[in-house]
Amino acid sequence: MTEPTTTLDIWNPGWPDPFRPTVNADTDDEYADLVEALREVQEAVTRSRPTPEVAAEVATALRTAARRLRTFEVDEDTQIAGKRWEIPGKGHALAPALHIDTVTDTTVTGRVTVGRFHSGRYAMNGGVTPLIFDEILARLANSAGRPWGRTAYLNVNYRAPAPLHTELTVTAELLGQEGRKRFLRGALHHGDVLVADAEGLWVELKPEQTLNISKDAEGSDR
Ligand SMILES: CCCCC/C=C\C/C=C\C/C=C\C/C=C\CCCC(=O)SCCNC(=O)CCNC(=O)[C@H](O)C(C)(C)COP(=O)(O)OP(=O)(O)OC[C@H]1O[C@@H](n2cnc3c(N)ncnc32)[C@H](O)[C@@H]1OP(=O)(O)O
Repeated sequence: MTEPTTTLDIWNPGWPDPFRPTVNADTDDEYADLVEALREVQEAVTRSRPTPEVAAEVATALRTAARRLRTFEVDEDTQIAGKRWEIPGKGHALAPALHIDTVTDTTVTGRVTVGRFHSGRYAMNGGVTPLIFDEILARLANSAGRPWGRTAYLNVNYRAPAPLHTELTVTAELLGQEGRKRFLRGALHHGDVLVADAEGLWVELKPEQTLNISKDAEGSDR
């Protein structure tokens, strides 16, 4: 097996601030472009109804790409996907590309636009809304020097269908802290229309939980 040509020290046990760049963009811009291409494939596959011949041809091409990438496989602490905090979607093709606009110690605002890949039929799929809230609320919960915490609950209310191909605004607020508990609220708007809101609890990890954070699910990606 070919070793990866680049080793990225982006998994910091002290936890980086999730609104600050953690990776040298010089070495990783091509990876960001790869993920962007994967998003284009996801959208194109979703939107298409190819002939059997074309479906088979594209499946072969995609499997060839997967085989090529597998020769560069690294462990989860070393992977780039999901850790490119500074780029929308964090370098992870499933997550909707969230653009962060403003950040304070207790608030965040951002924008997100989803396409048909994330559609539940002419509107955003109900499973995607929590992905968006989890991303923005978790990042806020774990920023501004706060020790790392995990989501204990995330309650989402769906107030109106969220349109596709339309910019939505996302806001997040840290409501307060009680000991290890951090209470947060999020809202998703289309213009003046409240599309969804959420309340979540993040619980600060105990030292032994922090030590095991990247290892306690060992083997779960297999
Ligand atoms: C699909 C797209 C993905 C895109 C992104 C992809 C990749 C990202 C990749 C990399 C990201 C990079 C870095 C991120 C790294 C790590 C972040 C990981 C964070 C997560 O990915 S997170 C995932 C979902 N999350 C969990 O996997 C949590 C499972 N769970 C637990 O780990 C425990 O459950 C825990 C720790 C939450 C609490 O456990 P514990 O033992 O420490 O807490 P304890 O019992 O002491 O409770 C203390 C006080 O919290 C209250 N409390 C607790 N739970 C409550 C509840 N549910 N409701 C109401 N109150 C609750 C108690 O009542 C008590 O309150 P009081 O003190 O007042 O009595």
